[in-house]
Amino acid sequence: VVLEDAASLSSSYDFVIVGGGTAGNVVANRLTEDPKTNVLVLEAGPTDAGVLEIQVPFLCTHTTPQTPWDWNYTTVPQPGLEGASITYPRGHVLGGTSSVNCLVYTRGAKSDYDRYANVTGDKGWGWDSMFGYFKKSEKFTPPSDRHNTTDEFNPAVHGFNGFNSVSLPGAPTDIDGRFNDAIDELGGVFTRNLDTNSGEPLGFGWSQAVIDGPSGTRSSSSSGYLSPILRRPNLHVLVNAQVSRLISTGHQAGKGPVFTKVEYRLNGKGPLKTVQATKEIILSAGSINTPQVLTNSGVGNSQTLKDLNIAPQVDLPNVGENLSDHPIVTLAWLVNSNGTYDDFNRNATLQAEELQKWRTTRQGVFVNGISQHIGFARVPDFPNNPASGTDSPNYEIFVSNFLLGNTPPTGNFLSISAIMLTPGPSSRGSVRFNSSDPFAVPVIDAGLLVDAKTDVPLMREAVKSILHLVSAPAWKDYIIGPQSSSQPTLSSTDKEIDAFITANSRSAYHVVGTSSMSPKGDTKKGVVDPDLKLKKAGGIRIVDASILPFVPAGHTQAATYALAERASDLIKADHGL
Ligand SMILES: Cc1cc2nc3c(=O)[nH]c(=O)nc-3n(C[C@H](O)[C@H](O)[C@H](O)COP(=O)(O)OP(=O)(O)OC[C@H]3O[C@@H](n4cnc5c(N)ncnc54)[C@H](O)[C@@H]3O)c2cc1C
Repeated sequence: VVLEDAASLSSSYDFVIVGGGTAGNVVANRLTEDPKTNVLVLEAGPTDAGVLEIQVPFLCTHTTPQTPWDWNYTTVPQPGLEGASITYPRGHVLGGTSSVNCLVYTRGAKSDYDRYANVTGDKGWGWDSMFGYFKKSEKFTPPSDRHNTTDEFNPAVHGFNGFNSVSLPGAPTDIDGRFNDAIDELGGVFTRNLDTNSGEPLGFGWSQAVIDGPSGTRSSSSSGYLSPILRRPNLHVLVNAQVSRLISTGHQAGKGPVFTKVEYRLNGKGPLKTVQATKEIILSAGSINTPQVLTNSGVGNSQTLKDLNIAPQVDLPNVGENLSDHPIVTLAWLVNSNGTYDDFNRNATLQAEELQKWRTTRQGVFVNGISQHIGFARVPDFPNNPASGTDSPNYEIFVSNFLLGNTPPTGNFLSISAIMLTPGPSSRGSVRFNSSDPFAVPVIDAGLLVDAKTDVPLMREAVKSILHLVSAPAWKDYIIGPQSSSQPTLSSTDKEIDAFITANSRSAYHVVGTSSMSPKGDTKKGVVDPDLKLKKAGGIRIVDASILPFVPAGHTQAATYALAERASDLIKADHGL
């Protein structure tokens, strides 16, 4: 059940999961498959029940920033973005960031996962093993409009019996034909790929999104993994419960301190309460808050902890370091059509009508997410290419049938966004803390576009590809001209393109790396072992996107679902479940 107060909680559970987000709810589901195993999930945010902005795919851009479902973070000034401090949303609601993200479903490349296996020394993180977990987590569903999807995806690379629904676009758009024609007209990196989620993403095809086609709704870890199992008597989920720290209650020879208690507060006020985990604490608070809970618990750089007046328990200097993220930049054109989706973002009457259609038929514009077309490309012969392998792209391009960003009062738009997928080695940020208040706001450095030799040059190639894409004959008579006069054109110099990139790039919010895995026995680098157990301590396992040492070449939720599925198997095996 989902509880709003602590009256019916037990004083102890086998497992206490900190964070009912993307990964946390996967683990909650899998561990409670065994009726003898008791699990408590503590989620800082409110329930997602009945929130239309979360349920309706097209309204995904209305879930953040500055909403009750967002932690509403901001970064420190970003040197790579001309010193801008940028909003940095994270889900603060049941389902976590899977309840507020933009629904795009991408897995990345085989070599991204093989690199995880190589750097951790654990083959289980490689593609051959993770492919099974992608399929296990996934329930591929027919699109809302039930159109024939032959030639739009490859069923052989998908799962049909999992908990996280994935689908193809559920309503046609005016640009579908033009986009496909443009790919065929151009050639080069613009080749067709039947399914960019096969582990071989290079090429262009239909976008897949975490949408349950038949009901036309977002599939989050809450709607997918939790809702169907909320009647299990061995599962308690407490919302509005923010964990301050994990408490060690003993020492085990060769292991260091053993953490068995979780301290939290309800509804943003005291008093602090504690609950015990008899088997393990699973820390799934996400890439920003997992380092915060660790720091509050005395796990981190010992000197930094002392400076914050927190008693050091476990010296792990990499807690909160090595943050890796993807920059994104969007170009837009005014178009000669009134079939774009812009009016649904600016006209309240039209929006209400479309919402009513969604409610009654689960059809129409609102069953679609932000993009119906996606593609991935590599930059040939790029010196010291940071991609994980030759099958791995340097950038992604996705196409939106409306202006992605603030909608002006008039005009119809096509926007095309580029995500630079392979940040250079020095593009690493951090999450740090300047207060011993366990609920203080973290100091976040996203480290975007700071690797001079790599990041802007790769993003420049992505922008050139977008300009090339819109130069295809298929767009003739459709595109009127650039939305902004500062936007580069095919005749712009590299310097002009670079200036546009640094002035306009923002985060794609694919934050990983702040509690990275490293090989067993390596206590200098990394925070967890490949089995996701906290190094030099007992009782804590970390299961969320923060454990990935490199950002995959794709959006991060599919990887997070898959890693949480594997983590659940590792936990079960350890406890004989
Ligand atoms: C705006 C936005 C758009 C995105 N779009 C996409 C996309 O289109 N496709 C894609 O693949 N990825 C996307 N992502 C990224 C993706 O959603 C995340 O990488 C992924 O969901 C992270 O999962 P997680 O389990 O690590 O963390 P989360 O899902 O964030 O879960 C952490 C949970 O822990 C809770 N929590 C935190 N601190 C505490 C505490 N102290 N006590 C109790 N609970 C706590 C949080 O409230 C949250 O519910 C997007 C992200 C954002 C922000």
